[in-house]
Amino acid sequence: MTEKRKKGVVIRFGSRTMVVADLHTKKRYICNMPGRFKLQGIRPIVGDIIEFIETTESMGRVENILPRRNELLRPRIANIDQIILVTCLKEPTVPLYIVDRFLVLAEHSGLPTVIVVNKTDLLTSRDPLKKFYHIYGEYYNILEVSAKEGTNIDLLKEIFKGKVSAMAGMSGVGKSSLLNAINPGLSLKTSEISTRLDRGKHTTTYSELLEFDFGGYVADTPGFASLELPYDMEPQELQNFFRDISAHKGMCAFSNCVHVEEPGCYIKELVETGDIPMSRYESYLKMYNELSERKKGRKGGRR
Ligand SMILES: Nc1nc2c(ncn2[C@@H]2O[C@H](COP(=O)(O)OP(=O)(O)OP(=O)(O)O)[C@@H](O)[C@H]2O)c(=O)[nH]1
Ligand SMILES: [Zn+2]
Repeated sequence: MTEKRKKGVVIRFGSRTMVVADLHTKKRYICNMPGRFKLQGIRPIVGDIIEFIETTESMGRVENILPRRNELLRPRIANIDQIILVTCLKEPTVPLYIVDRFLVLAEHSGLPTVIVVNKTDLLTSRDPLKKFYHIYGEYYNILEVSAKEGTNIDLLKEIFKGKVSAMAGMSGVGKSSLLNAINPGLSLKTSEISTRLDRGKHTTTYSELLEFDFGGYVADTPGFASLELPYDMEPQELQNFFRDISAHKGMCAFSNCVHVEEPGCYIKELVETGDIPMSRYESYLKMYNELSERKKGRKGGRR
């Protein structure tokens, strides 16, 4: 027997099979999973790295699922390298509160995040961009682009290259337009595979990884679509997901300060001096209150 194990990444699921791309050759295989995995409750997800054995020219059998480095929920994807948060300062003017909420979720996922400001062609002056850099530039990498005019699309390509990314951002900010600008025809290629795999059966709701011609993958569905704060997030830990607040950990008079109404709060001082932007602090308070209310509601419910 010359069966040799190959390593691949799970690209998408069919009704009973999955499409796996060989890590080295990028060749695609339709893989089956032995029943014993199901019996053990082992279920691979998109992004999983698996070991498989080639059974025919285009088919394979899953032998092993490697441990996940991380796992993103909604959409459920394993082994993501980075989050690309797309936003706009015009058409739509994405509220800063929404940007902050996406950032909290990105921080909670523990993944590196790049902020991409799209539709810069619509701006008549640099003022809104300057304001944006002032708020986020110290703690995040920001790339200003225009899918329409092709501005900095080469730089965006470099960011995606060779990595597994999830895009996030409000509807209409141009996520699909940007993907098509860096890799024309990206979405077309996938529908081809979908029809071949599903053969008219019920379409799955799993997301899928799209492969760039220049190397790398991106999830086809936006991350954090519901914008819901994680179920297990406690009000007092929210500050850990604001880089500009957690950077000053331990500076308040009380070590357990949540920066709301405690005396000797260093964070509130920084807000007053403008070192922490007011919009960021307001977002923090709003989410803090939401988490507190949620907690109260849960306690009440248990009585
Ligand atoms: N002026 C301008 N318009 C753009 C740009 N990028 C995208 N658009 C337009 O913005 C609209 C929304 O773009 P999409 O790419 O569909 O946005 P999306 O983020 O994928 O939206 P959802 O699929 O709803 O999440 C479309 O009409 C695009 O033509 C840009 O750089 N400049
Ligand atoms: Zn404080």
